[in-house]
Amino acid sequence: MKITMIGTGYVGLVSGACFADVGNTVLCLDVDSRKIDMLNAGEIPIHEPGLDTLVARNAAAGRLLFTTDYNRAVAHADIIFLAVGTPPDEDGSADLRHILAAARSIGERMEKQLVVVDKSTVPVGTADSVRDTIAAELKKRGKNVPFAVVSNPEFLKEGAAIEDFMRPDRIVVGSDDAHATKMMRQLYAPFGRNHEKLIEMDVRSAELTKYAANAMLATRISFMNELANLAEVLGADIESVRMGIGSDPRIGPHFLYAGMGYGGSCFPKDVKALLKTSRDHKQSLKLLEAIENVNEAQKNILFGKISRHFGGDAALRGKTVALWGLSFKPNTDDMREAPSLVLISQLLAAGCKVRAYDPVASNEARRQLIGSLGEEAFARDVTLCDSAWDAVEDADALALVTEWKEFRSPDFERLAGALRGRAIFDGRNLYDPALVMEAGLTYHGIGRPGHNRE
Ligand SMILES: NC(=O)c1ccc[n+]([C@@H]2O[C@H](COP(=O)([O-])OP(=O)(O)OC[C@H]3O[C@@H](n4cnc5c(N)ncnc54)[C@H](O)[C@@H]3O)[C@@H](O)[C@H]2O)c1
Ligand SMILES: O=c1ccn([C@@H]2O[C@H](COP(=O)(O)OP(=O)(O)O[C@H]3O[C@H](CO)[C@@H](O)[C@H](O)[C@H]3O)[C@@H](O)[C@H]2O)c(=O)[nH]1
Repeated sequence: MKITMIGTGYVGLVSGACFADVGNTVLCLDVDSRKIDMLNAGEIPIHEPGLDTLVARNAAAGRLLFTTDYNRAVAHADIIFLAVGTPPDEDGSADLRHILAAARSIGERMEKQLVVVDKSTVPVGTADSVRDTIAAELKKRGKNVPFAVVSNPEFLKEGAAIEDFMRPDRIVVGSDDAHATKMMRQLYAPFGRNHEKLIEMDVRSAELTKYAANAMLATRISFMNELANLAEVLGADIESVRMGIGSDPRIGPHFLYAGMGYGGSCFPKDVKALLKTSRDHKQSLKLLEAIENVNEAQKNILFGKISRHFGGDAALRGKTVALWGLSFKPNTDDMREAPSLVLISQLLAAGCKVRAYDPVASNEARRQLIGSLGEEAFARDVTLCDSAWDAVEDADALALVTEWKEFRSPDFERLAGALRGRAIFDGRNLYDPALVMEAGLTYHGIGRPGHNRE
């Protein structure tokens, strides 16, 4: 099939490359010419494991193409995917500016029958707005071209995006058009060869399914974070509790990890957007409100522990804290809503210096931190280091923020020698407290008391 992917970010580029890999001809369009220039020069604008080889293979075969030219992109396709960003607006609602701009760009140009597929995460009712927007443009041009708008939300996780796309748990297709549904079934057939994964439903249910999935996952995380804080005062260990409950198949082991609160480009914004939708329809979601509040509080948890360890905020002035990990999760350079940004701003406000190391996110972190702090404060207070050991040089304490593989098994004796304050703050419960303490360090985890009595 001939596919156009509008928006060539984390979702658009991965989806486009995967569709090309099974034999489709995919033209990826973005309004960001820097991204398209990079891709045309064989460079990948984001870090996603395996994406470079996948893109290179399909670009070389002529199945994966990149453009900024909407005329070419609309003329190319039988199916056009919308994979543009839907960032949060000031009131928490999903900002549909990019979606509707893309819909207008299609309506301004389409000459032949098309299926328009919304892959971006959008509030219920957006497919109707996309349909109306395209129809209005066609009307302006005096054209009568048949088209359908389908909802096909994406469930991939960053850092495992290709695997998730190639071997999906499910493919949700919301459609009220038989021709469009048939094309979607054909397009996705290679991704569900062993058993049927496509779940067909109406458009509104598909749009809501995406928010429901993210809200449920966010619920599990906030539940565990809140329980971790209780475990800590009760003298229980949340890691034992996690294993104890996760082995029940009705609960399952995934998404039960206590930590520094969920971040990233999806959970925070999608929870906010669903809450806004519920408020707009006077159907409040009290549970989800609590989930968001718990998450906001959890982002402060590590700073609170660091402050208490050193004797209060005032005692932090002049201290240096090393951070291992900056990205919101491992295997990505994505810094959107990363808990590291909250911790850094709290440490700097208390008069600390920060030395941070991340295997891939340093450039993106530098860009964001300069944006929020300004060049001068960034240069004065933050050092982005070339290695994990460089970061702990001259530091008083270490905060483990992102559970990258290379941080899993450090030499704790060496850390004990390097850290003046001899303390590790483990924001991901990555370490065995006994091993850390054997090396003469104080261990502070999330919901792991007994190991962190000062
Ligand atoms: N990142 C994820 O893991 C993930 C997973 C599932 C769903 N989603 C959803 O998918 C959507 C895209 O997310 P993302 O992380 O890929 O975003 P992104 O910011 O990485 O990419 C979006 C791209 O769209 C481009 N764009 C904006 N307006 C455009 C226009 N009018 N025409 C063409 N291109 C335009 C931007 O330049 C950008 O490159 C969002 O709705 C998000 O919630 C994201
Ligand atoms: O047990 C857990 C699991 C995750 N997290 C945190 O939750 C956030 C999100 O993690 P994850 O879900 O792995 O990453 P995303 O790439 O944001 O993927 C989520 O958001 C995407 C965008 O909507 C969806 O497509 C995916 O299905 C959904 O998992 C991160 O800050 C994690 O550290 C925890 O704190 N504890």
